[in-house]
Amino acid sequence: MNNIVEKQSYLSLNPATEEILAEFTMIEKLEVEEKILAAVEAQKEWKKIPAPVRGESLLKIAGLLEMRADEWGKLLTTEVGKCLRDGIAEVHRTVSILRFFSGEGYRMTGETIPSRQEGILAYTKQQPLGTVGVITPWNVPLAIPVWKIAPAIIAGNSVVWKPANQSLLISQKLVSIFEEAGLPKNLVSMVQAEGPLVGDIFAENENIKAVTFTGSNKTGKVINKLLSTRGIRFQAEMGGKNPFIIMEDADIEQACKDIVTGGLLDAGQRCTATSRIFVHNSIYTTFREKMLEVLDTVKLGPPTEETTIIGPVVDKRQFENIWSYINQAKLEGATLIYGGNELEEEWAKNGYFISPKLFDNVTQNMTIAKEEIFGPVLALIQFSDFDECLKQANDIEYGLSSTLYTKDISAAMKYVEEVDSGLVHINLPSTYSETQMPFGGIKSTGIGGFRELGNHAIKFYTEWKTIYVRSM
Ligand SMILES: NC(=O)C1=CN([C@@H]2O[C@H](COP(=O)(O)OP(=O)(O)OC[C@H]3O[C@@H](n4cnc5c(N)ncnc54)[C@H](OP(=O)(O)O)[C@@H]3O)[C@@H](O)[C@H]2O)C=CC1
Ligand SMILES: O=C(O)CCC(=O)C(=O)O
Repeated sequence: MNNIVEKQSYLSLNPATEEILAEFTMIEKLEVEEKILAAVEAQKEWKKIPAPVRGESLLKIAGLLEMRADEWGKLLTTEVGKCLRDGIAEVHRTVSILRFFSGEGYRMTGETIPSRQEGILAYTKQQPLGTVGVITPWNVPLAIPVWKIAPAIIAGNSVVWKPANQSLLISQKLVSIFEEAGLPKNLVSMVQAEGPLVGDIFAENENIKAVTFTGSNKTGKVINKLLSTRGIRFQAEMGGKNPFIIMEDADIEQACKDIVTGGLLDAGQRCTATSRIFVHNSIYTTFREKMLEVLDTVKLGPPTEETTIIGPVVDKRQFENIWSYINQAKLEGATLIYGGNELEEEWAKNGYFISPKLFDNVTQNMTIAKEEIFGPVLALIQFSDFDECLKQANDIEYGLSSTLYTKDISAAMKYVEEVDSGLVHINLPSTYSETQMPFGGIKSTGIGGFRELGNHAIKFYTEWKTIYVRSM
């Protein structure tokens, strides 16, 4: 079923069953502008509250969310098809993000720098930007918005938030918990409106001082161009086509398990998902057999069942898009060695389920090796020379995450130096990330040069002031 029913209306469907969950009416330009004005007003008082005290509100939200992790996890399952276990894990991850950023209120430090003149105090301090536009995707619909909103508000900003249409239920719930925890009304103002409309408004409305975005490359580039006329700060976190390199001395069994974690959880709908698997030719056959064995243990099924590892993809458009990549891979000569065509089980009848696919004989020039698929599709590429492999791994427009499996420290150090990616993993899945560490990509994965998460995140949301004081 298509989600868009008429111009201003959006149907929320359970991707596992096509059951209608809600119908949303989209708001128009005037209402978006009113929400921006309300957020501007809310920020005027909020910025006066000392940052450590602002942090207490985040702690409160974290506590409320933690108590309701199971209920919220279920909603993630129903609305975007995340497996229950992964939905609950995302809620707990969000709690830890909130706790981390609540502490950042105590760490919004400046510097005191010695003056060359007697009697002059020279120091710096960070100040909020004002009102910030936040645009988020559906694939990590709780943690990503929170890792943008929490640093924005701890730094003293207000937020106008445009969530993806596919995750409006969870987004509404997030806004309601902000209010329940006592955040001032309109400090985080959600706009339930079409993406392109919001992009245009953020670009022209002078009250929006910066925009942060996670989503597709295509949309990120459009927004970047729109904002360039006002030249405001823009941070974009976009696609990945993440390489996973397996050296001849690698622990093959661990590598196979971590390919499942990095490439297939959330049905591969992660910008950090493993998608290109480079395997040394001396272990290729052994690896392939093990990988097929491991894939046999990966249960595709209703996301509500505890043993399910892969649930549905988010909607019909995503389903069709992934299938077009699978068909294109076959046409271009890749060999499908795992995953059939149709699912005949009763539970799969109305859902957007795609079984995991493993392609062999993939070459660098094939579409499947170049474009982000955002689905449970893995591509195998053989290599014999590590330098050549690194060259191929880097020969891509994206640069988000990468992984190397080896016990050889020299190979590992060379890879750390030479791989073109913002996140670098050795013997860990490509999706591995911790809240207190910076997150972000290079090349066309990222725009703006800012990092998210960790204490780096605050930098995007603040302006530096340099202050000279003479005592009289
Ligand atoms: N890097 C990542 O984390 C993600 C990557 N993707 C990639 O993108 C593909 C398509 O997914 P899709 O959901 O369309 O991704 P988009 O990038 O189009 O959507 C992400 C967010 O941007 C909004 N948006 C869309 N157009 C504009 C605009 N002109 N100005 C401002 N905001 C806008 C969307 O709103 P609305 O819901 O109204 O369209 C949504 O909130 C996926 O298959 C995947 O490859 C998708 C999601 C996340
Ligand atoms: O969840 C993460 O750690 C990364 C976010 C992600 O996968 C995405 O933006 O698609």
